[in-house]
Amino acid sequence: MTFSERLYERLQPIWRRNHAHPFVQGMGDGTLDLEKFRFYMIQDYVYLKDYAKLFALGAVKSDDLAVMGKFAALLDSTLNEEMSLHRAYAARFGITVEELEQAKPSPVTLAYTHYMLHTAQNGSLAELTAALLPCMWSYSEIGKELSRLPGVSEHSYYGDWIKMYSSEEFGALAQWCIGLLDRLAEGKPESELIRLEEIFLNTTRYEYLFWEMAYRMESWPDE
Ligand SMILES: Cc1ncc(C[n+]2csc(CCO)c2C)c(N)n1
Repeated sequence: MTFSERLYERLQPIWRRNHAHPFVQGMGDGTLDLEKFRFYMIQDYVYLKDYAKLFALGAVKSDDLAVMGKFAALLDSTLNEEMSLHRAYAARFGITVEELEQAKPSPVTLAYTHYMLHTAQNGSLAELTAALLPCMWSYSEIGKELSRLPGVSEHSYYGDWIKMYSSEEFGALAQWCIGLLDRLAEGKPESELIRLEEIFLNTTRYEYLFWEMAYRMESWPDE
């Protein structure tokens, strides 16, 4: 069994909870309140800015040219393609570029991104990869699952979001990251695998908390 298969199997109950979250299900059946999605889009923009830095750190932490090149390409596509798609998508919901640029992280966004950045800065390349994988893997799985619902991609608000994350391209990206983690985990002692599993578990939990934060539109107590 590969390390990613072990993670997938052990974390099934948490993955199921992520998929079953009312925010995710609401996108699938089109009933999600637009205000909640607006809140999500803004926080996700803040999240992506920090997430991109993980790719830069991935290139720094790697010695393998092919891996360095892939992280560099991901940094470029996140900053110069995905974030502009995000701005265009946000505009459909009446969110301006200024609103996106000036947004501050909510408590959960801050905790999630700082946990990943802390792990990436202080840990090994394997630890960095374990931290960033649930983001890619769970979105690709959720995208694929939602895209199987009848008529979902025609949904005027959430259809394109689902199409994007269920695309072959995102699936291939998740697969690349899974393969990288499996290669890095190979031959590692059980104590290190347990550490990687813990990091993977924590960012999987943060994915849940991110849906929950968006669903409840949770901000700081004084806002
Ligand atoms: C909270 C949150 N988690 C995961 C993603 C998905 N995602 C973010 S970056 C990336 C890979 C390439 O840019 C993917 C799949 C998201 N948007 N927001």
